[in-house]
Amino acid sequence: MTEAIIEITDLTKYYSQKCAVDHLNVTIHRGEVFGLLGPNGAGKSTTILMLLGLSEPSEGQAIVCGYHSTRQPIEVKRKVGYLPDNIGFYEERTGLENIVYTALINGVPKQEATERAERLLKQVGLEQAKDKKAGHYSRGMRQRLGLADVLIKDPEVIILDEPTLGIDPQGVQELLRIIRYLSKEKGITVLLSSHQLHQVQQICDRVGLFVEGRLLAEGDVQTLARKLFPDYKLTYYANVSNQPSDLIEKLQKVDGVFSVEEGESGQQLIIKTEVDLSARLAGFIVQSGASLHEFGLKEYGLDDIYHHYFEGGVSREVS
Ligand SMILES: Nc1ncnc2c1ncn2[C@@H]1O[C@H](COP(=O)(O)OP(=O)(O)OP(=O)(O)O)[C@@H](O)[C@H]1O
Repeated sequence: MTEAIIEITDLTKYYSQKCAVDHLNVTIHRGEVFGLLGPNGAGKSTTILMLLGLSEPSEGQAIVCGYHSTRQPIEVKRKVGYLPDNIGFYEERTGLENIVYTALINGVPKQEATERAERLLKQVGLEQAKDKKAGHYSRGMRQRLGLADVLIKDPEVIILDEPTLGIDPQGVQELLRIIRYLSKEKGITVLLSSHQLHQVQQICDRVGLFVEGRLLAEGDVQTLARKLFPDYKLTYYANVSNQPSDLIEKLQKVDGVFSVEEGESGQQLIIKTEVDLSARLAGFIVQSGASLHEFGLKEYGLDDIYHHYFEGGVSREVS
């Protein structure tokens, strides 16, 4: 196991009677991308503020890069780069000028500041736009400029609050690629909060599902899926058309089939089985006279996991 970089123990925050974060326990390791997921008001921002030493816990503690976030907030700030969901820049200054300015106020000598800023802007894909005013940047470009702004301080940890919000799909892919690169190639630990489950799933090594101040489950997506959907071993999807009306009924009678459901579109069948029946099921569907357009094994993703937890507003605990 790699080195623990963020160690959160029984972290708790009350606002008057309201418990915003309830005995949170998580350890995040060097170079890991950890996604903090949860609905509005779950306590994500409060947790981030406590990690940064900007809000005092009611109970418990957070150790970041070996420093106690409440007692040693300045040391923590030196190690952590924080990118809020809407970062402010000097709009009339160019991207490069903004980053050089951040470098200078962090004590980097002028010559080095410019060199490092240029290098970072290249790394985040803003080389062509570095001389453009920040006020003219798109939201995706601003987020990448924000990353450069955070990286100029050479942090060990980056905390990102909803980094992909409001960015077009191509911009999202670019940003995620950079975040992944920073974690895997540079060994930077990344903690990000997000609602964009599909995106988060692409880059997070582990996720924590957070609701009403409590961490309901954490782990990598596959492990969580196995914990949540343990009743059957395999789930297939079959995209069909022109199927006979009794196809579902007949499939349900096939030996080893656990259940058959119709997907939302009515064009997809979801078939759960106890053993590998792929060839048999595909053959059965074709022989029934239905047109089979696609057949495969369904991988459960973060969206499924999230829905499982939050559908109907009921949250469940997983051991
Ligand atoms: N300064 C404050 N004073 C009182 N209550 C607060 C304060 N900040 C947050 N809260 C409450 O604490 C709870 C957690 O809020 P928090 O902002 O941490 O959630 P969040 O998961 O970040 O939500 P969002 O995704 O909407 O930002 C909410 O019920 C919120 O109303």
